[in-house]
Amino acid sequence: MTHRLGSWTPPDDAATVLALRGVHAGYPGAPGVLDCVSLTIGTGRRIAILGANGSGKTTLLRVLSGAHEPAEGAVVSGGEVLRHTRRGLTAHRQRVQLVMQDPDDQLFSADVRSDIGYGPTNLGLPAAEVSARVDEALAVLSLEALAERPVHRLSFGQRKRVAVAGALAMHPRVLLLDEPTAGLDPAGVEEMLAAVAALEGHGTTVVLSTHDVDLAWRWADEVALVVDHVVHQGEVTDALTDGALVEAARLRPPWSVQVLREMGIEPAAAGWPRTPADVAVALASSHLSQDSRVTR
Ligand SMILES: Nc1ncnc2c1ncn2[C@@H]1O[C@H](COP(=O)(O)OP(=O)(O)OP(=O)(O)O)[C@@H](O)[C@H]1O
Repeated sequence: MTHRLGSWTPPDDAATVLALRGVHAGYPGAPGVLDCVSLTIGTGRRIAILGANGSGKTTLLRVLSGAHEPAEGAVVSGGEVLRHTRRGLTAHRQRVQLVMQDPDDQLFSADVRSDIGYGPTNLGLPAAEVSARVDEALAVLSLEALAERPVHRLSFGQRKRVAVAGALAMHPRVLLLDEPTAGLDPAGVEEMLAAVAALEGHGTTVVLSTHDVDLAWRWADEVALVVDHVVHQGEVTDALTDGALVEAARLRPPWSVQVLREMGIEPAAAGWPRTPADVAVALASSHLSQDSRVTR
């Protein structure tokens, strides 16, 4: 099942870049991970997939990418139902790329440059085009200095950036990132978000999964919460301020929402502050209005 939260309405077909319709998916021994799930990804919308460990986030991303064929239901890509044939999947992977949580599931070439160029080379693109795409991906992910390094001699965070660069070099319409910030230090998280913003500048729609509600709060337009085999899709402000739903998802409200509520301020009335600076402004203006009531 899919529940729409608040006033969220799905985009129309022309604005939908990728969608799931009535998807049932699971595994032998865990058949009902996703139960009649629909999800609509609007072009250019930032969507964060949130849920507890084992709730089905990776399964959802794998279904969207074509890597996991649902038992029932459809993946709709560019207005057409995906066929899980060799031809259908090859076409789909040119539009939709999945970057897995563990970069070691994805990287296998000898060095960074050849790993990033692997996908475009497999597409049969001319060598000059492959080289241009690799250079662009190296620049977007700030990996130029590591281009000739063996992949196995990189740190975890660097390997994660190489995995994203490889997906970027495919010039996808949609990039699916499974826990892109997990295991990164704070500066690494900021670099990853800057790279994501650069991808969006190239017209790529980004969907990411995370446990980090504060990251989702400040980054996402929409949230898809996976709870008890069901997806709840809505604007991030509706989804992450719904206490019962957030608790059912085994999450907690974003830090800024908790602080404002502790101070007796409703986030909506404060303009939905997303960053520490926004929260500071909201608190300061609340103090000012209290002071003016006292002095009157
Ligand atoms: N290959 C598999 N075979 C059998 N069961 C699986 C397989 N992969 C996942 N599962 C089960 O499917 C369910 C959903 O797993 P999934 O990896 O999609 O969750 P998740 O939300 O991404 O978890 P996490 O936050 O821990 O990464 C879990 O109960 C898991 O045990």
